[in-house]
Amino acid sequence: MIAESRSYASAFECVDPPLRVHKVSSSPLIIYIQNFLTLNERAHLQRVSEPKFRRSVVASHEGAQRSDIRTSQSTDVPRDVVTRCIQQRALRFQGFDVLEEQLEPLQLVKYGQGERYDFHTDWLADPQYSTSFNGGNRMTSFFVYVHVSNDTTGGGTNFPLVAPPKDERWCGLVECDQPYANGLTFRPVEGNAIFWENLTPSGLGDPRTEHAGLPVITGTKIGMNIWTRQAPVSEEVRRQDVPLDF
Ligand SMILES: O=C(O)CCC(=O)C(=O)O
Ligand SMILES: [Fe+2]
Repeated sequence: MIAESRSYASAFECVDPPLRVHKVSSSPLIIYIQNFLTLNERAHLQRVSEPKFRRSVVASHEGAQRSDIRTSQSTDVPRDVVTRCIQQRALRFQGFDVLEEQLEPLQLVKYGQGERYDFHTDWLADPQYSTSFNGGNRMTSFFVYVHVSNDTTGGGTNFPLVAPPKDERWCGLVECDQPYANGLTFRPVEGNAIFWENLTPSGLGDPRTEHAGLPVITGTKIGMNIWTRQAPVSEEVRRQDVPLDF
């Protein structure tokens, strides 16, 4: 077993898949990324996380709590050579000025039938969650579709305050047949990612980035959050690397 994981570790090569990127919105900045994760990376993320999923929590005045607005299961993903590779990709995507230390641990979120994450912003309005210990506020978000079962219906990611793009080439990736007033809904497409900036240039939370993980009607969806803070996150939050283990 040990020998096997060692050979996997030495065989693992961190290579970017050929990303295809499309701008969705300039303000707030939203970019759609096709092929953000390889098949092996998707399998690895699920394998290391499967035994660790727990009911998701949301930030509240009384600390992190379970809530009816977020009924999924989630877990942090330990930092190993594979997750590090994904994190480096997320950093390069943001240019060369963002430091590795600004990344929160990767977070996986799993939704079964009927589960959802109601409207929220990823930037944190309560200052107790954006202290310098936490690296300030969440500057950017990637939401990546890690697994979408063949029978999945529902489970899109909706931005009610953003206008959907018009060209019909988007229709495989976003909902084209919903009322315009409902804003923009991304379809869950495995391997693809949505990237956006949470803060305005002055560093305040941008209310237009409000979004929801719509209820999964049938099937299962697993997503991943990659959150970048404004400044380095304390070691206590980031924790140590772990050896490749599965
Ligand atoms: O499930 C989704 O589509 C979005 C999830 C989300 O916004 C979050 O976990 O912060
Ligand atoms: Fe979110």
